Parts: sequence; structure tokens; C-alpha cells
Amino acid sequence: MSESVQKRRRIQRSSPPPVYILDGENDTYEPYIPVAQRREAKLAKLSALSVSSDLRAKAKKELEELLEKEDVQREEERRREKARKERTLLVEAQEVHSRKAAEDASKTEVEKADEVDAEILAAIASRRKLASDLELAKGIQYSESLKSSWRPPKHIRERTEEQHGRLREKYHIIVDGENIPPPIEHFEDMKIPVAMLQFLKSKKITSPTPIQLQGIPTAFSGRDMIGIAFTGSGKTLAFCLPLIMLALEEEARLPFIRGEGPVGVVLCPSRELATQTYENVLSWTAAISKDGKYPSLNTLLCIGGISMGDQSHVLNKGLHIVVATPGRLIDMLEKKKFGFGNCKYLCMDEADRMIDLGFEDDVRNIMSFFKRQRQTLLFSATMPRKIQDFAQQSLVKPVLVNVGRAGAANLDVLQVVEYVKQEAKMVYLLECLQKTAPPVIVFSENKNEVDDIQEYLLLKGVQAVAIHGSKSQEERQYAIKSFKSGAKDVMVASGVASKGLDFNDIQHVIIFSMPKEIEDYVHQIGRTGRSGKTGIATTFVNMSTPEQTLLDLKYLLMEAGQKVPPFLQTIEDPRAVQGGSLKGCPVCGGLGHAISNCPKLEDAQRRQMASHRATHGDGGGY
Ligand SMILES: Nc1ncnc2c1ncn2[C@@H]1O[C@H](COP(=O)(O)OP(=O)(O)OP(=O)(O)O)[C@@H](O)[C@H]1O
Repeated sequence: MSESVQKRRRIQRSSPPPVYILDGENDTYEPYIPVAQRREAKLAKLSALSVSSDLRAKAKKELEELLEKEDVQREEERRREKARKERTLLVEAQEVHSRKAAEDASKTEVEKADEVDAEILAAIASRRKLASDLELAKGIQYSESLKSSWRPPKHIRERTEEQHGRLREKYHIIVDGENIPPPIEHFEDMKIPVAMLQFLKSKKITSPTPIQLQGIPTAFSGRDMIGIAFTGSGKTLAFCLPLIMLALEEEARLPFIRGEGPVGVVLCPSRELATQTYENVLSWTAAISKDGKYPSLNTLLCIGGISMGDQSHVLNKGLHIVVATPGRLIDMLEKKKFGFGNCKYLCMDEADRMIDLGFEDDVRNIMSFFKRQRQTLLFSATMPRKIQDFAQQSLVKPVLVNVGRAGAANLDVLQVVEYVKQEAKMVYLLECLQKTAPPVIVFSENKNEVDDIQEYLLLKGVQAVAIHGSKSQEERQYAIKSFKSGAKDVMVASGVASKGLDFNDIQHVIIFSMPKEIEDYVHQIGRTGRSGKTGIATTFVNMSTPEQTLLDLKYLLMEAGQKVPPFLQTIEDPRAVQGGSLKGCPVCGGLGHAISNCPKLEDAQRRQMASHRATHGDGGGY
């Protein structure tokens, strides 16, 4: 053996035994020596002693017994230690569990309900931001609002913040956001074309409504905004006029040629609403360009159920404004009939519906066609808090303009709620129609019921038309046209089909079947009492109306200072009985229930499940 190997062995032998440190607690660990090894060591010691072989055999036996006993003891100890550790964990878990159970038991029902509500709200809040997929993927975030060349006139710029505040107070306008543009009380001060001012005057529109007075300067300044105001308060002008001005400016800078544009798009949740907005834009742009001082603008109506070929004359020129429903718009964009390369303005009417679960993905899809930052505006009469919060994260330095509580009823509508048995409704409807002169709208939640009511009214000699989602586009257009022109006295409609529609001077709205969601009720009664006029809404309720809906209705009537009928007065709010808070539902804005009982959430979940089934080939569809 070489010297170096011997040296290495000497070093190895003389190395100290390994020291094990367990969890930093036990630095005196005694390594375990197996029984056989210990027995051999002891026997070696024994045989070194000079004793008789009998004695040695006896001692050996005793030793073995002793060692085995020791070993059993060690094993026992190890098992006990292991069990102790395991028990500790188990006991700890049990203790945590029973502590939580005890805590839960000490919580009141109200506290527990609040916790559930907070959890639901947190789950909703984690929705994906409303931005294009590209922006989300690249993490693009705009930090500044778009620049605009518009400035308020000098005398308004010179006013103090306090003066602006007083004006807002006067018109019950609540605002939120950074550097909010000033409210402007006169159209003349908004620097809009004289021809437009004259046109508005001819329509008896002489001074801006509160949402216009704050909303138009905000949008003119290039700011993203959320505009909330009562039904019939003139929101359409508030979001269309800024787009028209932007288009005029762009056209004046460099006239649009075929394939260019649009400058902006207005998205609506229904074809009827889109058509109405389109017609408004057409009349406003025509009025502006009439005297030849301003260029004429091209507007495209992009909705399902119509032939786009009929509008080829618009597509053959530069395009300024598109008014659309999401489905057809996506279709046109995908087919590259036009693009959003230069599109700077995106407005959503009835925005709470648009960015709610039904259309949310469509909206994101539409956003992905924008090639640069856009000005985004969301308008609605109802805007539950969760939608406001969600929208706010998706906008750039948004300004919130709120006239009255979001979801509150228009105070110009006299609301009458009547208890009518199911079987008595038709007959009572005839009686109700005598209350006022026409035009009257009758709402029902159910398409078959809409048809039944129309048939019944026709039988009784009432000139009635009907509109609902299963009617063809021609039938829908005919119904709206003949009702608008006054040829028909009554329109029977399903809630969705007629949302946001602006009919002239509706005298009376009759809600034949109360919608489950109080927001729908607010929109339905809002077909009357528009542009400062008063109207009546009569609503039939009975045993089949869910108690929670009745409670939402009761609170809404109380809020609007309307008469609460005795049968509604007797309905107790379970939250009040338990001493809980009575804040409105952040999802639908209903005042009579908490988020955990929200009918809108149930509907949304149902829709999600239906669309899930549809995408997974499970039949159904939404
Ligand atoms: N400043 C104004 N003064 C008087 N009337 C106005 C004014 N602005 C708009 N109007 C009229 O008020 C009516 C309702 O306007 P619009 O349809 O824009 O209401 P809206 O707020 O969008 O309602 P909804 O929430 O039901 O859709 C229209 O007929 C419109 O011409």
C-alpha cells in the first residue's frame, strides 16, 4: 500500500463522527446503532475477559436479552414520539376548526351574510379588465387622456372650482375624477356649430339637460367618462355630439376617402336602439352640413337583420361614424369591410348591459380591432356599483358624471302599483287603457304573453302592434314605425326589445308582468316622462311576483316619493328584521336585497352555463 493511501486512511479513521443537526434544535444527536452491531461489540468485549465458557454463555444470553429489551424500548419511544407529533398536527387542525366554528357561532346571521356578500363581490371584481387582448397581452396601459383641441370659452375657464361646484349642485350633478372639465349651462358656450344650435331650437331643445351640461364638456375635452342619468334625460345627444364634432374636425383636417374611417363608433345592445341612435346622428349631421359651412359626414348603421348592401354608398366613401350592435360589427370588422385603424372614439349606450356578462367578450373582441388609444364613454340610466368599479379600471383617468342615484326612477313618472290576479289581468288591462289617451306601451316579460296581449287587444278593437326578440326584423321595424307615426295606439313589447327607445310623448306605460330585475322596471317606466314631460306607469303585481322583487319595488317607490300601496307596505325586509344593513345591491342596484340574493347574478350564471353548454357542443345556446 502506498504511503499516500495509508495517510488518507489514517485521516479518514481519525475524522470525527458526523454531527447531525435536526431542525436546529437537537445538536446532540446520537446515531442509531443496529442491535447486531451492538451485540457484536459487547460480545467482543466479553470474550476479551478471561471467564469460564458457562459464565460467558450466561452473560451472553443476559446481554442479548438486555439489548433486545433496550431495542424494544427504543422502538416504543420512537413510535410514541411519532404519534405525539402526528397528534399535535391533528389536534391543531381540530382546534383551528373548532375555533372557527365557535367564531362562526358567535357571528350574527347579518355578519355571516355580509361575509358571503363580500366574497361574491370579490369574485366578481376579479374579472378580466376591459381592454383588447393585444393590450392585455402586451400589458399596454395608457396613463393620459387623449388630447383635444376644444377649450371652454374664456369666461368659463375663469370661473373658480367653487363656482363649478355650485352649478353642479344646482343641477344635482355628482362628479368624480381628476381635473374635471367645467359644467356649461348654455349650448352657445359649448362652441357647437350655429346650424346645430338652430336645429336643436327647432326641436325645442334650448338648454342642455344636467347630463349634457356636464357630459358634453367632459367628452369634448377628450376624457373617458361614465355617464349615468335618468331615462329620457338626453344621454344620446351627450355622447353623439362629441363624436360628430370629432369627425368634423378630422374631415376638415384631411377629407376621408374610400376605405378610410370611421372616427368613432357607438355600440348599442339592441338593433332598435342602434337604429334610433343612427337616425338621430343622421338628422344632426344633416343639420350641421346644411348651410355648407361644415362638411357632410357619412354614418353607417351596422346591425343584424338588415342587408349591408343597401348601405354600399356609405362604404364607397370615407366613413366617419358607425352605429352598431356588437355581433354585426364584429362580423364586418372580421370581413375587413372597414377597420378601426383610425378609430378614436368608442361609446357604449346602455353600457351596463353591454359590459355585463352577455356582451363582455364581444366588447373585448371589438376593442382588439383598435390600433391605438381611444376615448371610451359608457352611458346608462342604471349602472350598478360593480359595473362602475369594473369599468373604471378599464378607462383612462375617467370622469364619472352622475345625475341622481344610478338605477333610480325618473321622478317625472307617476308610478302606480296595483295588485291584479293573474286571471284578471287581461280584462283589467282594457280598463287601464282608459286612464290616458294614446300612445301607450304595454310590457310583458314573456314573448308568448306579448302575442296573447296583442291578439286580445286586436279582438277588442284596439289598434295594437307587438315587438319582441322572435319577430323578424321587418315586423319589428313595422311595429316601431307605425307606433311612432301614431298609426297604432298601443305597442305591446318585451322588455329587452324596446329598451332605450325614445317614442314621442308616451302617456302611459303598463307593466303587465313585473320584471324580476328592478333595473328593467326602471328602464320600462322610463319610456314615459321623457324630456321634461310627465307620464304614468301602472304595474300589475300578484302572488306570482317574487317577494324580493316587490321589496325592490317598495324601496324604489319610497325613494321616488311615490305612494306605496298597503300590500307593499306589509312586506318586511328580512335584513331589517335581522338588524342588517339596508344598502342597495352592488350588482343590480336593487334596494330591497343583498348581492347574495340578486336575481341578476342568477340570470348571469344561467347564461354563462348556457353559453358553456353551447361552446361545448352540449346543445342549448344563448
Ligand atoms: N336638452 C334637451 N332639452 C329637451 N329635450 C331634450 C334635450 N336633449 C334631448 N332631449 C329629448 O329628450 C328625449 C330623450 O332623449 P334620449 O333618448 O337621449 O334619452 P336617454 O337619456 O338616452 O334615455 P334612455 O335612458 O331611456 O335611453 C329625446 O326625444 C330628445 O330629443
